Amino acid sequence: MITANAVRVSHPTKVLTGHVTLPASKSEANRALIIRALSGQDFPIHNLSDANDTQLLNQLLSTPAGPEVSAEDAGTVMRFLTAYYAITNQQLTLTGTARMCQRPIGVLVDALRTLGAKIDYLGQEGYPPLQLKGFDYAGSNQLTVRADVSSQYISALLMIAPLLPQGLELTLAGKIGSEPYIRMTLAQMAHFGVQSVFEGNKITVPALKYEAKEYTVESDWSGASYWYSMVALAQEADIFLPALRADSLQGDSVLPDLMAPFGVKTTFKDGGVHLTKIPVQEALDRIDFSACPDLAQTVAALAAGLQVEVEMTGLESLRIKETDRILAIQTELPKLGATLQETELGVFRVFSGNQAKNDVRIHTYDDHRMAMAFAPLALKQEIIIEEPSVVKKSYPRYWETLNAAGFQTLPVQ
Ligand SMILES: O=C(O)C1=C[C@@H](OP(=O)(O)O)[C@@H](O)[C@H](O)C1
Ligand SMILES: C=C(OP(=O)(O)O)C(=O)O
Repeated sequence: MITANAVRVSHPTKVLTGHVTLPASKSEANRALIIRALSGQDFPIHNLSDANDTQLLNQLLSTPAGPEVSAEDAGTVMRFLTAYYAITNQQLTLTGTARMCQRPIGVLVDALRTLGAKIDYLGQEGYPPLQLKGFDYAGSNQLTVRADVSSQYISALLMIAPLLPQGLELTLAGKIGSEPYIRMTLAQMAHFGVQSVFEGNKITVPALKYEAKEYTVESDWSGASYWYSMVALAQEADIFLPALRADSLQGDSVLPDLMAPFGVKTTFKDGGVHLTKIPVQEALDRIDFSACPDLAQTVAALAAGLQVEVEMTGLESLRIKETDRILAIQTELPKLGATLQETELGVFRVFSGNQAKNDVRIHTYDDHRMAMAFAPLALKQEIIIEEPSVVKKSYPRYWETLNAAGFQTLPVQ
């Protein structure tokens, strides 16, 4: 783990080969952990992620809670625990980092209150910290929630739904964002014996007990995106990423299709993916990130590195993540001679300059994905990444794996 203020990243040969071990998916791991806790039984979860978001949730669920619990900067931990502590009738304060207290949670709190949870806001209405004061079932099994803010509210509600006396009929209102994450939740619930029906905008979850069953977490496709970017930017590349499946539960497994126009060929073989280089397509299609928001920074930085233009939509949820990611990209891309501009409402375009700038120093805004998305540009030019330890949220061994692939990472002030 690099603890320096900043790291100077370069790659002397620009040739990438070898096997790369990815972290396990924190999304899958955190669902398995919540479901195990709700099942009241013990069963092994294999390949549990070493990501801080997962280690934190595991630790919080394996010790008695309270009186104050911090979800730190982990969105899933904050949202899943709000529902978990509510349904298990625990009385405590749930908080997080300063940024977490700016990330909205009102949609989830309103829904839980309708079901019977007693929750107060300790700061600003609609935001953490929360005071959880117990649960008194209100008797209704029908609920409508907005689906266009964060899918994590919906996943949180779905996972507790089988414990409600009559299950839950959840109607999703508005445009459904991050839908693959909702489907991942339902698929994992089904693995543990709770089969739901998702038709149109309505999800019906039966009242049932979760079954104890082993679970193996797949490697993290979001983490794989940085290797796709590196392959696209390298002069030569042949990289193997083990333990990734074509039939993944993760929405970010769209990468093989999404990255082909950027010059990366994916071959599923040997239980993982082999990445090799193909020509970059001249005209790139508009990309909609509403189902895969965590890939947006990777693609924006990559387009700047390849000096291609790309149109990006479905970025709405980026404003309420670890940082305002649209603003962060807009602030950092000009350091590379590129810009991200909103050309019409909700449509963003990366305009790429053709001149490499010297002394590029990327600020990372307490956001792991800013560090991981911009570091691959070291294959084009030396680049300084600030606060490199932010990667611990989802990919603690990121820098180690870069070093193993021939990158040099020198601590700097
Ligand atoms: O449910 C999950 O595991 C996640 C859902 C997504 O968030 P939103 O639903 O807020 O877009 C994603 O960005 C996040 O990294 C993980
Ligand atoms: C948005 C993310 O995480 P979360 O919302 O769970 O904090 C992420 O990992 O990119």
